[in-house]
Amino acid sequence: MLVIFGASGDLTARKLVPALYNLYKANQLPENFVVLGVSRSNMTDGEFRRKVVLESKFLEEKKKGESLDFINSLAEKFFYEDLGADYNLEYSKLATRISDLNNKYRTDHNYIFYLSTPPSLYEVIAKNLSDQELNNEEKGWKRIVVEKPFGYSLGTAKELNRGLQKYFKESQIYRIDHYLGKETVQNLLVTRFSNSIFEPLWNRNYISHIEITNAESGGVEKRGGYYDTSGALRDMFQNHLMQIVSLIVMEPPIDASALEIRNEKVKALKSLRIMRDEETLFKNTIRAQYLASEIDGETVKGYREEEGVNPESKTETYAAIKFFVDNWRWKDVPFYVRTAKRMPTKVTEVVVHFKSPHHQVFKDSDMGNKDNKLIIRIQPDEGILLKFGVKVPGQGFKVEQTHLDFSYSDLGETVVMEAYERLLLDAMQGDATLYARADEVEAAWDFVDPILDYWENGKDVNIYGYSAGVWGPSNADDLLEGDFKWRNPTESLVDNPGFCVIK
Ligand SMILES: NC(=O)C1=CN([C@@H]2O[C@H](COP(=O)(O)OP(=O)(O)OC[C@H]3O[C@@H](n4cnc5c(N)ncnc54)[C@H](OP(=O)(O)O)[C@@H]3O)[C@@H](O)[C@H]2O)C=CC1
Ligand SMILES: O=C1O[C@H](COP(=O)(O)O)[C@@H](O)[C@H](O)[C@H]1O
Repeated sequence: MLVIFGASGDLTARKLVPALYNLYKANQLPENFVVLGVSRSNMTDGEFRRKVVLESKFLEEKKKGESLDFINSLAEKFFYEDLGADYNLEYSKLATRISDLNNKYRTDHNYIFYLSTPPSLYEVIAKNLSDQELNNEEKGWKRIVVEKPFGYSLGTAKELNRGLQKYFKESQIYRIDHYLGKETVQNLLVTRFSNSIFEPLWNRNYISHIEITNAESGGVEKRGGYYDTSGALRDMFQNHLMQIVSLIVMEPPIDASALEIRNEKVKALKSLRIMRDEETLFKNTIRAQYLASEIDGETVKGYREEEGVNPESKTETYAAIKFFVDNWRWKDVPFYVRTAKRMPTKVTEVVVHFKSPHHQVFKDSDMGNKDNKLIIRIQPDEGILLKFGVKVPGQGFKVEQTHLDFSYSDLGETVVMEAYERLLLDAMQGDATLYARADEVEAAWDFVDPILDYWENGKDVNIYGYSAGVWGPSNADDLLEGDFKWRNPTESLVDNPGFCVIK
């Protein structure tokens, strides 16, 4: 049984129920599977079914061409219970409802509690479940899934971990990071550790630097209130991008078990060089905010004009960080990671830049910025591309770049699961490999916390402006070493006018 707390909310409607719909359609849900939605709103089972399944605008497209019997058969698996005003009451009523559904649908006392509420409620809910012995695994397994943000800082993340661990064992806690559910993120592991051609080169001897770009063309949409208390570093970098970094940095695990993979990821995160003094933080971090702009003839609001955002906000919608990894493999290799909203396009990619050959044989050939690159496209156009030099036909030895590539679209009919489908299925099967462990989350916060502290409390820390629709402030180039430039995954829609400091 899947018990969703916060079942009247946006995430349930937009992500969880569509994922369950797809799993049901693909016959991946157990016969006895049921969902119990829980929140403060007063609703009957029928009203809940109508809201999240039958009349859901998020399922509209998927349901096209589907028989009504099929849709009803899914809706009948959904039930609802309200929990009173502050999620702190009526848990005995909830326990009785869970027990009744368990008896009726023979769910073997196997329960997932999915917390899709504000994080301030996580510990309260865990405690109440424990008071009702709903964490007890004597009969059936009990798992608790928690959504991001996992903490607001290192201190609050630790508090949250300790709070949950008072009532559930670590092995019962599943911290979701939807980037880990993405096929292409998992493929980072497979590309590295199932090929003998990449891993021998995956180190400081052959790699000059690593570049990661996570760009969104959208702004903060309707989440201005939340985003203004968060910013790009907390919203994307601390979790999703640190997960990607850990998969690039980690050593080969002994096997593909949750234990071994997560052990290596923690080690990787712990080896990131933490930046503590203001001079280092000044040189290696850039934050910025999007400004009003015109894109394709349409006026786009600046961040400070967005609903729910403080008109004097200093929250960053762009973050670029340069850092190093202090271990044998990565010594002196710079990592450049940027994430932002209101970029020219939506794209997430990792670029592994290889060093130039140490002796240039073809001296007359202008190799310029043509060193070997491995580009791992996480989204969209998911795939991998390897750039290398070939001889231009004709006299002499002129070298040009060409590439070998793989695109997931080449797989034709093969269905690539959405992140939430994969993660829900893994939680049901008790596989925590793609969920973040407590020490992983804390190690990521260890690295991010001093940057946030510097941005929020440092002396005279600038926040730059960039026009919505460009690749961020031009002074993000100041982070870069040598003649390297940020890779431009597409052409800009508008010219970047440079940057300005926002007061
Ligand atoms: N939406 C998204 O795209 C994403 C969301 N998340 C995370 O998922 C969780 C849920 O997000 P989302 O669905 O967007 O949130 P919503 O604000 O839409 O609501 C979540 C639920 O929590 C309940 N709720 C809201 N405020 C309170 C409160 N003060 N006290 C008690 N209950 C409350 C609401 O129920 P009711 O009012 O009926 O009681 C609602 O069912 C959050 O932790 C969020 O950070 C993570 C990634 C993406
Ligand atoms: O967690 C979040 O992720 C989305 C981006 O997710 P993607 O799968 O579309 O890349 C981001 O828009 C949101 O601000 C953040 O909270």
